[in-house]
Amino acid sequence: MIEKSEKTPDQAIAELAGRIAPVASETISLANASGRILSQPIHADRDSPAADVSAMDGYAIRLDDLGRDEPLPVSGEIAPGHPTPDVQPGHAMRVFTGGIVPQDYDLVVKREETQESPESIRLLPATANCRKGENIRRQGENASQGSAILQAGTTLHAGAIAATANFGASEVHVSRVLKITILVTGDELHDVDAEVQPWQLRDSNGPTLNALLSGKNWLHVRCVDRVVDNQQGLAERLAAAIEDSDAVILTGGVSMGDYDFVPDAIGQNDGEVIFHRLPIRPGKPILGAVTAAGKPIIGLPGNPVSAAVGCRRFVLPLLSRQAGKRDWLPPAPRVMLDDPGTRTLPLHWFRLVQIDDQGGVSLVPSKGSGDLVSMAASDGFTEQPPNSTGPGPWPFWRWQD
Ligand SMILES: Nc1nc2c(c(=O)[nH]1)N[C@H]1C(S)=C(S)[C@@H](COP(=O)(O)OP(=O)(O)OC[C@H]3O[C@@H](n4cnc5c(N)ncnc54)[C@H](O)[C@@H]3O)O[C@H]1N2
Ligand code: MOO
Repeated sequence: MIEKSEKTPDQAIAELAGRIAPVASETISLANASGRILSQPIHADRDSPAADVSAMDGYAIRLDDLGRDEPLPVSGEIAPGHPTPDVQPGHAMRVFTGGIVPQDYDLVVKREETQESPESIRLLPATANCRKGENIRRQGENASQGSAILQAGTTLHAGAIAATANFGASEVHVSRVLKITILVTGDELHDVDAEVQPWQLRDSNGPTLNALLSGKNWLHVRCVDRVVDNQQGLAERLAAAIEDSDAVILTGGVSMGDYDFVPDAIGQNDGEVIFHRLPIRPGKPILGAVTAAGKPIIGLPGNPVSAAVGCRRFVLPLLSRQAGKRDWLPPAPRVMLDDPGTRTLPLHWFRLVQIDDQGGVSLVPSKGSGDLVSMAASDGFTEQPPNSTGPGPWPFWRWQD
């Protein structure tokens, strides 16, 4: 009998992560780069802003003209997208948000704090507290030319895309999209639309894992296949999956039963087992392996809650790491449980919880790792270390961010 490893979840993840080969990179258009992971940093090609610019629609003036009662003549305007006209001493200049403020001016007053005439303005009392530099965004205050804006490993979210576009990177170097195969094993499994007998089951793990891995542009689930409990058939299907994918995720067949063929199928494919059985509940029989080429193969237990927890807690960070993400295992936010009870376990304990609209976190009553009805009512799970009690704070893993 194989003894369970005493590795913590993080130790098991780190050990397997250290054996995984990151995918290669490719160059793509920024227009197609949303959600992809940078493999090279982005640098500022010029200062941001590129010049002193106005933060408001208004008038550029000199400090000496503040507090002046008589009208201030306006010599011209700085229209967006046009170079600045010549500056005239003793005059204000109309300026629009984002327009360049020439060096001769000290500040910008908002137009609603002036009384405007076609050729001149009067400063209203609201401008009395204005200071030098008021409403001017200084050249380079966001970043100076040549500085690093985004590090390799950053996911190109909307904010990162904004900076990348601003600094002229119309093409970006990103990690190639990870190709994943999901294999669900078990003779009992049938399609979701099947008429099932009491000894049969509709496959829910395939759709669950597919959902947990969906919405990520750096990852593509190329197929979710069912495989029957047959040693040779499973080994062959796994060989093909390893061949045409970067990672293979299996569910079921990883425990002690006579029909649990996953460990042997991984062995037949020269997979090296890094961990098998961890001191966790649910999901204890989880198996993490790696091929000689550095592709992960993760065998998740078949019970629906075990498969989902294992995917969220183990598979997602490992795939993030393989895809080149910098923060591939960010610490989970911590939450306090409303009513934790007094029970303890000598295991790392993942407990289904729901969050109410006040932010309160409560345990979802559950019959165990087969109870997918309780999982349906949960927002994620907390994680508490062996023999711990109390409300926390415990790390909280939300099903989907
Ligand atoms: N003698 C022992 N028996 C078991 C142990 C043990 O330590 N000693 N561990 C138990 C634990 S804990 C778990 S978890 C399960 C995991 O076993 P397997 O990974 O081998 O999973 P299966 O036996 O194939 O399936 C378990 C359960 O889940 C249902 N299942 C499987 N696949 C799906 C799917 N795609 N969709 C929905 N439901 C699925 C399956 O029908 C079973 O009911 O082992 C315990 N046994
Ligand atoms: O560890 Mo199993 O996942 O409890 O049923």
